[in-house]
Amino acid sequence: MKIGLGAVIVAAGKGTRMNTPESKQYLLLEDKPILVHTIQAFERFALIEHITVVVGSEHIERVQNWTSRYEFKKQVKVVAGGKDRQESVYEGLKQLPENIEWVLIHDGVRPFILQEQMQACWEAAQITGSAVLAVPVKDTIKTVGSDMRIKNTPDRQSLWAVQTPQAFRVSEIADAHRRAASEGYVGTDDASLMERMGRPVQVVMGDYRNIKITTPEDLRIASVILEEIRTAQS
Ligand SMILES: Nc1ccn([C@@H]2O[C@H](COP(=O)(O)OP(=O)(O)OP(=O)(O)O)[C@@H](O)[C@H]2O)c(=O)n1
Ligand SMILES: C[C@](O)(CO)[C@H](O)COP(=O)(O)O
Repeated sequence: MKIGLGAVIVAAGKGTRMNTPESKQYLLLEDKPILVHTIQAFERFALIEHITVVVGSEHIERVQNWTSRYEFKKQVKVVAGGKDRQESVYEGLKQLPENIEWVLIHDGVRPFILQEQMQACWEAAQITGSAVLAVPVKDTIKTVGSDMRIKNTPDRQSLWAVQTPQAFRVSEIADAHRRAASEGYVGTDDASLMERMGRPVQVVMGDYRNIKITTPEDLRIASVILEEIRTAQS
C-alpha cells in the first residue's frame, strides 16, 4: 500500500557536547556508526517509502556510499544541512519527493527507535494532523534564573520530555518552517513550530530507551540498550 510516507533524519550536527574528534553520529556502536543504526530502523519500517538523510556537506559522499555498503533497500537521499537543527530539518523537507505527503522527522542520534513506536506516532498523526513521541519526566523540574535561584516548580503531572520521531503533513510542517525562518524564530523541535501556528499536536507515549545520544555517558548507556533490544529480538 502506497501512502506517501517519508522520513527526514537530521544528522548535520557537530556533537559539541560529546566532545569527540569525530561527530557523534559517526561513532561506532558495536559494529556500525550510530547513524547507520538509525537509518536501518527506518529501512525496516514498512510504511516508509523514502528516506532523506541530512548531513554536513563534507560527509555527503561518505553517507551516500552506505547504500551499497549496508545494502539499503529503500531510496536514501543524502543532502546538506544548515547551521542549526531547525535549518537542517527545513533543508530535508525541501528535498522530499513530490509524492511524499507525510513525514516522520527524526534525530540521527536516536538509534533505538522501535517499529511499534513509529507506527503509534504515525497513527496518531493521521487523526490529529501532527504527533510526537514523549515520556513523562521522572525528575522534579525547576525554572531557574540567571542568578541560580529557583523561580518556580511547574506541576510535574503536565511535564513530558519530547522525543522524535515527530510526524506531520509535509505541506503543513514545511509552511511552519517557512514562517519560523522568516520571523526569526528558532525552536528546539519541530512540534514547537506547529504549536506557534496554533495547530494541535498529539503526544504519544514514547519509550525511555529512545535516548538522544548527546554526552559521553550516553554512549555507555547506548551499549546496554542495544544489547537489551537485540536480546529481546533474538
Ligand atoms: N546544524 C545541525 C544541528 C543538529 N542537527 C541534528 O539534530 C539532532 C539533535 O541535535 P543534537 O543532539 O543537539 O546534536 P548536535 O547539534 O550535533 O550536538 P551538540 O548540540 O552537542 O553540538 C542530531 O541528530 C544532530 O545531528 C542537524 O542536523 N543540524
Ligand atoms: C528534537 C529533540 O530531539 C526533542 O527532544 C531535541 O529538542 C533536539 O535537541 P537539541 O539538543 O536541542 O538539538
